[in-house]
Amino acid sequence: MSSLLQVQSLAKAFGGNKVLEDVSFDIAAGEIVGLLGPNGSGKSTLLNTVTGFERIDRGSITLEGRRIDALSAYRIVESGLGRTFQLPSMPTKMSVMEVAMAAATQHHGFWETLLNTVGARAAEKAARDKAAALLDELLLSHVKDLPASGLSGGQKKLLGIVCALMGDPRLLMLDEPTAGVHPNLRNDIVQVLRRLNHKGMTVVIVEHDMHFIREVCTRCIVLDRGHIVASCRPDELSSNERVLQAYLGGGHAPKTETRAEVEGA
Ligand SMILES: Nc1ncnc2c1ncn2[C@@H]1O[C@H](COP(=O)(O)OP(=O)(O)OP(=O)(O)O)[C@@H](O)[C@H]1O
Repeated sequence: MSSLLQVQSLAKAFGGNKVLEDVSFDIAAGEIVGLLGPNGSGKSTLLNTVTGFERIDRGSITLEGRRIDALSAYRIVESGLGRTFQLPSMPTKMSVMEVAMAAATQHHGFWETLLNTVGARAAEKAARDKAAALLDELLLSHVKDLPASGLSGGQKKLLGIVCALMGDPRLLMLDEPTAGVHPNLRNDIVQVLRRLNHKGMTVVIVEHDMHFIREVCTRCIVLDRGHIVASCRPDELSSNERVLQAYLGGGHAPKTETRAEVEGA
């Protein structure tokens, strides 16, 4: 498999807090990779730097052979990298369909939109058709006309994935897609991600839920205090001393991550 994303010697500090130090890894096209680590190990910061929401201090980030670490978040989306957020908040006045359509990346100019030209109407129809197809694929078509702010936590996460997919990414990065999600919807998210990956989407998932990782991912990258300490299959986590040490030895482990959960993976 060819390399889609390459991160080399990445470093990021906030003031004197060195959050990421010399982080290097590759994501191959077609992979579905879990990014794990105890609370505060730097997972969200890594996701934020790769997607252009934070600037790196050192190192390089390359997507499909092109440096993206100096690009804006918008340009990175244009380059083919979509993301979701840990706590998606939705506007109160917009319907689910409108939120999805607003994430479309093909737009017309101000005057064409104002004058409602043929081109502007065609672009709107294309965005509506694309949003409808994605809402259907991500099991949200039955709520498409409801206010997005009224969705459950899991449905908001699914809508976040729809919005990311509106940009036709080749790489999708998800920040804790199952946190606070009802078990039924969690299983829906498992199925959706498997299906997307089966169709060729490369996915990186920041996640604490080891069972979810085991169900969905083919490989895990484990961060501990800003360093990568393991890159292995989910079933190898429990026998990896550095992973156990990261979760159990550093005093950073969240209460939910017991030895049983790590070993269960
Ligand atoms: N914008 C910021 N400004 C200052 N410090 C930050 C910022 N973002 C993150 N940090 C710090 O970076 C460290 C790593 O945080 P980060 O959120 O990346 O960890 P995480 O592994 O995603 O944690 P969690 O699993 O709890 O979400 C923490 O010490 C945090 O306080």
